[in-house]
Parts: sequence; C-alpha cells; structure tokens
Amino acid sequence: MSALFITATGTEIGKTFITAALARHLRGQGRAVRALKPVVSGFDDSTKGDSDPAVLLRALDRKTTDAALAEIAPWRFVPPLSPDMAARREGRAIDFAALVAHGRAAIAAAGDDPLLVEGVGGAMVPLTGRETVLDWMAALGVPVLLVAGSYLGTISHTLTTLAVLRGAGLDVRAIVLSETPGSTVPLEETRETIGRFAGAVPVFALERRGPEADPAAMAAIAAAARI
Ligand SMILES: Nc1ncnc2c1ncn2[C@@H]1O[C@H](COP(=O)(O)OP(=O)(O)OP(=O)(O)O)[C@@H](O)[C@H]1O
Ligand SMILES: C[C@H](N)[C@H](N)CCCCCC(=O)O
Ligand SMILES: [Mg+2]
Repeated sequence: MSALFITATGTEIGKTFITAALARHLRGQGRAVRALKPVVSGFDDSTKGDSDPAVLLRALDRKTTDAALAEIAPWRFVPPLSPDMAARREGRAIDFAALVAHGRAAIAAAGDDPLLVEGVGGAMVPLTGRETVLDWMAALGVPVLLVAGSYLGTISHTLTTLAVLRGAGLDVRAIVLSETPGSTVPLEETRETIGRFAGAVPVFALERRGPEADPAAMAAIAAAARI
C-alpha cells in the first residue's frame, strides 16, 4: 500500500495545494499517481473548474470532465459548510460506511501506486451526525500528512491536531507549514518551534512563492511521507 491521507489544522490551509504538488512531484518520478477528494463542500457547478477535485485532476494531467470530477469526488455538496451541515441542507447525509468502503477500495485498487486522499477542512470536521474526518482517517488506517498554516496561533493548532491524530493511533509522516498570506510570524522559527514539540515527526516549511511549490521542498516532503 502506498496511500497517504492529507489533513490539516483547518480549512483553506493548503491541503489541495500540497496534494497537487505531491502528485506533480510523484508523476515527475514516473509514478502512476492517483488522487481523491472524496468529500467536498462549496462545490458549485459555476465554479467547478476551480474546485479542489479540478485542481487535483489537473495535477494528474487529466481533463476536468464531469465524469472525472464525480469519480474523484463522489460526495459533492454546494453549501460552503461543514459536510454534515452542507448535506443536511440538500436533504442528504453522508453514509459513513460507504465513504470508508470507497476509500478502502481505492487503496486496494492502487496497490503499490501512490494514492493521495485529501480530507475536508481540518482533522475533526464532522462528516455525519456522529463521525468526523478523524474517524474516517482511523477507519482507513493510512499514514497522514498534516498541513498547517504559519499564522499567529498555528503552533497550538498544529500541536493540538498532532496530539489528536496520535491519540487515534495514526501514523503522522510529516507536518508541512504552508505559508499563510500576510503572516506576522517568522516561518522558519515557527517551523523549528513546532519541530521541538513534534517528537520524531519532521516539520517542513513551504514558502508562498506563487502557483508552483518549491520542487526541492516537495521532494523532501515526499521522501518523509515515504509514499
Ligand atoms: N504554500 C503555498 N503557496 C502558494 N499558494 C498556496 C500555498 N498554500 C496554499 N496556497 C493557496 O491558498 C489557497 C488555499 O489553499 P488550499 O485550497 O490548498 O486549502 P485547503 O486546505 O485545501 O482548503 P479546503 O479545506 O477548502 O480543502 C489556495 O488558493 C492555494 O492555492
Ligand atoms: C467550504 C470549505 N472550503 C471546506 N470545504 C469545508 C470546511 C469545513 C470547516 C468546518 C469547521 O471546522 O468549522
Ligand atoms: Mg482543499
């Protein structure tokens, strides 16, 4: 198995950016990469070309057809809310067992090819009235990449999320600080501080330097993720 679940300390942090960058890096190594964004809210037909699944499809060099979008993002909701709320507003609900079965089937089908699974929002976002993204990760049992921001407050958010992931028995392969626009804190010093409290988990900083992530940083992150 070569699957990796990408979660974060919150929403709009950098999961899609880093998942897409990882996909490009692995493709550049000649790997047959697969990526999924199984649950997406804020998915509107008028903006689907900029949606998370569309970004991931482009990173896989695939066309963003409706069929392809539905394939990598089966649970799509329009309201830009927590998935349980978004589903409720559409008179729907996520079948957690079906979501887990979908993930397990994708993991099996990928075999030794890399499979990147992007979560939704942060690590404890509710998916149903009872289960969260943490339950989903625990049910899949795949290694995790934790994405955090670099804003004032990220140290506690990151260490709290790390503690919760570890408490659920998850294998956190790396933490990536994706630079937050307008951040008032020093990126490298924040990375080093989190590293001092993160135990053996390597912590990387990814500067905000435009649409393409730093290739050397992505190579180091992929190596740490052991995918
Ligand atoms: N290191 C970075 N360099 C450049 N742009 C970045 C970086 N990290 C994030 N971004 C940009 O910031 C925005 C939010 O990032 P992204 O969409 O990856 O967040 P997310 O965690 O996937 O959010 P969601 O919870 O909605 O899935 C996007 O426009 C993304 O391209
Ligand atoms: C709409 C947004 N981009 C994400 N898809 C959903 C984020 C849900 C966050 C819920 C919460 O933690 O309060
Ligand atoms: Mg995303």
